[in-house]
Amino acid sequence: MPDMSAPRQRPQTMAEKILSRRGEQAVYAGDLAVVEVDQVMVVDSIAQSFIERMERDLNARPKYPERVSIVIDHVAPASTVSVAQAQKEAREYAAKTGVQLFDVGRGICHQVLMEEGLAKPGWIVLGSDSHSTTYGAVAAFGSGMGATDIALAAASGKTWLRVPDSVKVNLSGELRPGVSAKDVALEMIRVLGADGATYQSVEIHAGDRFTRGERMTLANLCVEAGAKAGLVVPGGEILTAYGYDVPAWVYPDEGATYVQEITIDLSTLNPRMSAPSEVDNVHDVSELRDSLRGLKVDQVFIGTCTNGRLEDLHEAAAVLRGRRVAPGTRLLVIPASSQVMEQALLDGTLLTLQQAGAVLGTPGCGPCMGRHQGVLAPGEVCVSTSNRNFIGRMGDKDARIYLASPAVAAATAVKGEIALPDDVREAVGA
Ligand SMILES: CC(C)[C@H](C(=O)O)[C@@H](O)C(=O)O
Ligand code: SF4
Repeated sequence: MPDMSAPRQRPQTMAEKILSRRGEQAVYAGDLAVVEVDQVMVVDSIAQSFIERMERDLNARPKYPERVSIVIDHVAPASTVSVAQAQKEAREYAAKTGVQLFDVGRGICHQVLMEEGLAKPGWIVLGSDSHSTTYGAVAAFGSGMGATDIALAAASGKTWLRVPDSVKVNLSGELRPGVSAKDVALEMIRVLGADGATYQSVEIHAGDRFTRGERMTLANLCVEAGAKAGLVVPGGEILTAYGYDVPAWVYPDEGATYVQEITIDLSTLNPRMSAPSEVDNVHDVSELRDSLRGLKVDQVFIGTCTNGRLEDLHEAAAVLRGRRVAPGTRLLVIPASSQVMEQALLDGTLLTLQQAGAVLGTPGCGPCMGRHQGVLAPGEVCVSTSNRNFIGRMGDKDARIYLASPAVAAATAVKGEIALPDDVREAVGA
């Protein structure tokens, strides 16, 4: 029998902190927590089942419509009549219930919620999408759930979950030029392993390094280690500079309990690439470039909730400026949101990319999960800035996907083979 009289005030991890604050009592890893949910997000692909659960199974309306968002992003604009029908139903449901709707072209759910201020430090944000860990970039407990749990949260304003164990990820040293947050994220997944943090909260101690967008890249990839949440501890004035109010209680306590702890020395990191067909199959780009010399890259995709932000497009444009995409290679660039697109239009980035031969697409998920806009044929090779390279992810099961940073993707587009930005600069004698 546990000693129920013992005081339970122990140092807490960030996940324990947030789940305690939004519940009725202090909770620790392993406890069952019933918590208030600050935002519930539903994506187009799941909207039909969500609506069915709400109306048929629960016979309920959203308790707080302003805390529910539907985003039409995964297959946008619609690709088939049945997709169009599902999206029509989602629009009608939003009009009827008053939940917020972000329609075709507004962008990828996670980017949109962040831009709309629908994820804040200390909040609990549930999404019907596995990459909802992304909200951890701003110290929100973001987590993906299925249609049933999402519907229950929308109907009741609450959810219940087992408080996850936490893994502590320490980042030390400084990145060398040309190495990005994506490389850190891929390295983190390699070290943790594809299921190395299953149902755990990955708590990333990054100090005051990294922009909000870079923190999104780090938190986004956490789910590729199986994580329930990915929380980047706010350091220095990083989040306040973006206008967030960071409550003091959100920080993890000294002496909190972690089930694993890893340290990544950023100063030794090279540009990294995940080879087919698991995200944790991570190598140096230079190693893959050398061993795969002559391998034609058919498609390069720059975009997604991992790397489709303005800073990512800037990284790509810096490599592509004044250069051309290699003959026989397609370069698809899809901004993560309408705001990103607008800024990239205004500052000339999209012109640079277009002049280099890029094909620009509607803000949204694009071909990330192989539903439209860039599906791969058998035998084709793609280098993508996304987060998943599983068999069949972007189309045919015999297509191969390599994951990398926007700069490496851009250099690869110029070369038509896996390349580093320096290879491209040398090639034209720049
Ligand atoms: C469609 C959606 C449910 C899915 C997810 O959960 O992640 C998709 O976004 C993905 O990246 O595979
Ligand atoms: S961009 Fe890709 S990973 Fe992100 S939500 Fe869309 S399909 Fe999922």
